[in-house]
Parts: sequence; structure tokens; C-alpha cells
Amino acid sequence: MKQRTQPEPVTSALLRDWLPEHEERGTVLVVGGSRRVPGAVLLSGIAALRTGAGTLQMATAERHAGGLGLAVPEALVVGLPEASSGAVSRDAADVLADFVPKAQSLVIGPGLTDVDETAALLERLLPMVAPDSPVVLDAFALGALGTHPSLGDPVRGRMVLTPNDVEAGYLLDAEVDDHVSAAREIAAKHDAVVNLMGVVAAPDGRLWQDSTGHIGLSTSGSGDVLAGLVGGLLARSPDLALAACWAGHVHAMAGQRLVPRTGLTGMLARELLDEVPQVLVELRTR
Ligand SMILES: NC(=O)C1=CN([C@@H]2O[C@H](COP(=O)(O)OP(=O)(O)OC[C@H]3O[C@@H](n4cnc5c(N)ncnc54)[C@H](O)[C@@H]3O)[C@@H](O)[C@H]2O)[C@@H](O)CC1
Ligand SMILES: Nc1ncnc2c1ncn2[C@@H]1O[C@H](COP(=O)(O)OP(=O)(O)O)[C@@H](O)[C@H]1O
Repeated sequence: MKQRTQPEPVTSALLRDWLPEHEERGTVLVVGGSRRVPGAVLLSGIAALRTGAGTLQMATAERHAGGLGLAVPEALVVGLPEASSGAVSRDAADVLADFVPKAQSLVIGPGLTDVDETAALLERLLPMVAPDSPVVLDAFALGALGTHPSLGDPVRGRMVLTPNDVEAGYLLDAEVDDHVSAAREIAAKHDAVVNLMGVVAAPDGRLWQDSTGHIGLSTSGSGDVLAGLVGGLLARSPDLALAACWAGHVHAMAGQRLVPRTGLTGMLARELLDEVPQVLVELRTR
């Protein structure tokens, strides 16, 4: 396929034709959280429910699993062993072996906080993923992939990466000077669809740029919400580029609408979760 030089703009019209109509809603498994950042996996999990997960499973450090279950009664929660650092331990793979192969889409990374434990965990988890299930990698899962690129081999062609600029730097092992070329390089290097700050790149050269969005989206937890939005869409349609463009657009539209109302607060991430359904309704009916 001829490589695009200029990204195609993401528009509501383009996306509306893409919105996955079939309501087959699968199971989304979110793996994340830690002693230090227990809420990240919750933000991703609720976001996945908002965009399409029929069944949500959240796997996180044992000490927080009960609280998650109360916060999201619709979800199944899995308690995972912790490493001494408080991060989810690589031994969590023993517990997750019962869940990973059955998930229609997976989101791994939000709230994981130790790159060595995360890399060792991914090394065992990714080969377990069902052959046609896509995987969203975010946060420390991206740092792990950046330092050990071969971790992605078992799911090559089935990954969506949602890096921020720091994570993109690890994935490239270089400075990020512009989002278009960085997204394109990461997509080619890791054979993955990438959503980097509103630029979506596919390994086959397709490229989109979303002019929506707002600086206010750069706030704690916002990336966890984005990763969950992608995971929920992937439970409805295995089209990686669709999920990355749609999730990014909904995330950006919600942020653009919220910031004037809420200001640049540090609680935008949870407000995004409540804004998403309204944005989806609007996009469908435009
Ligand atoms: N208040 C916070 O700091 C929050 C942090 N969150 C989560 O907490 C975790 C840590 O986030 P921070 O922003 O503090 O992370 P850092 O600012 O320490 O690092 C940012 C990213 O760089 C990469 N990285 C850092 N050190 C690395 C290393 N030694 N080798 C390879 N890659 C490395 C990781 O992918 C990491 O996600 C992430 O899972 C993130 O999702 C968010 O969920 C929300 C709240
Ligand atoms: N200035 C911006 N314009 C548009 N989108 C943004 C902007 N800042 C952040 N975002 C979006 O929000 C996401 C999360 O931002 P980030 O600062 O990485 O939050 P987190 O620390 O939770 O990962 C980014 O991946 C990007 O999609």
C-alpha cells in the first residue's frame, strides 16, 4: 500500500461509517494497577465498559481487587500477587493463565509500575492471548516493549499502542521530535497500530491525525481512559485502526467539551468517563 505522506484528517463523518454496528460484545480483560497507583485499572475498566465491553474483567494487585469489585459491580475482579516493590508480580501470569486465553480483547499496563516485573509478566502473558484477540499496551507495558521489542512477537499485527511522549521515546529508543514521524516509526518497528497524541499510524502506512483534543487532556489518568476506550471498541470490532481512531476521537471530543466546564482540573479523567456516552450518542446521530 502506498505510504501516505500527509495524515488523513479524522472527521466524525469518516468515523460514523466505521462505527462497528454488530453488537457482539466480548470480554475485555484489563491487567494493571499497583500498590502506588490502584485507580488506573479502574479508569481503563470503566472506559472499556463505556465503549463496548460486554463483560469486564479487571486483574490487579490482590490488596485492591475487592475495592475494585465494589467500585464496578458489573466487573469480575482477579487478585494478583505483588512484588516487593508493590508492583504486580511476574508470577501473576500463573493466575492470569485462566483468563487471558478467553479474552476477546486485552488492555495491559495502566497502573503497572515496575518495568522489569512488567517485562517478565508480558513475556509469559502475550503467548497466552487467543490467536484473534487484539491487545492494547499502555503505560509501563510500553516501557517494557520499548526496552524488549521481542516481547511483542507473539501478538505482532494485533497490538494497539497508546503512548504519551515519554513512552513513545522508549518505544523509539530516541527523542520524539514530531508526532507524525514518531507514530509512523513506532507502527513500523513494532508492527502495531499507534495512537500518539491524536496521530494514528498503522504498520501498512495508513495515517490519520485528529485535530480535536485539548491540552487539558494531559492529566493523570487520561491515558488510562484512552487505553480502556480502545479496549472496549476492540471487543466489538477487531479493526485496530478503527478502534484507535474512534477511541482517540471520543476521548478528545469529551476532553474538549469538558475543559471549559471543569477547567484544567486534575480530576478530568473520571469526568471523561461520564462524558463518553453522550459523545458517542452525538457521533452516531450526526
Ligand atoms: N499520578 C500518577 O503518576 C499516575 C500514574 N499513572 C500510572 O502509573 C504508572 C507510572 O506512571 P508515571 O507517569 O508515574 O510513570 P513515569 O513518569 O515514571 O514513566 C512514564 C512512562 O515511562 C516509561 N518508563 C519509565 N521508567 C522506565 C524504565 N526504567 N524503563 C522503561 N520504561 C520506563 C513507562 O512506560 C512509564 O509509563 C503508569 O502505569 C501510569 O499509567 C496513571 O495511571 C494515573 C496516575
Ligand atoms: N495537548 C493535547 N492535545 C490532544 N490530546 C492530548 C493532549 N495531551 C494529552 N492528550 C491525549 O491524552 C492522552 C493521555 O495524556 P497523558 O498526558 O499521557 O496522560 P497519562 O499521564 O494519563 O498517560 C494522550 O495519549 C493523548 O491522546
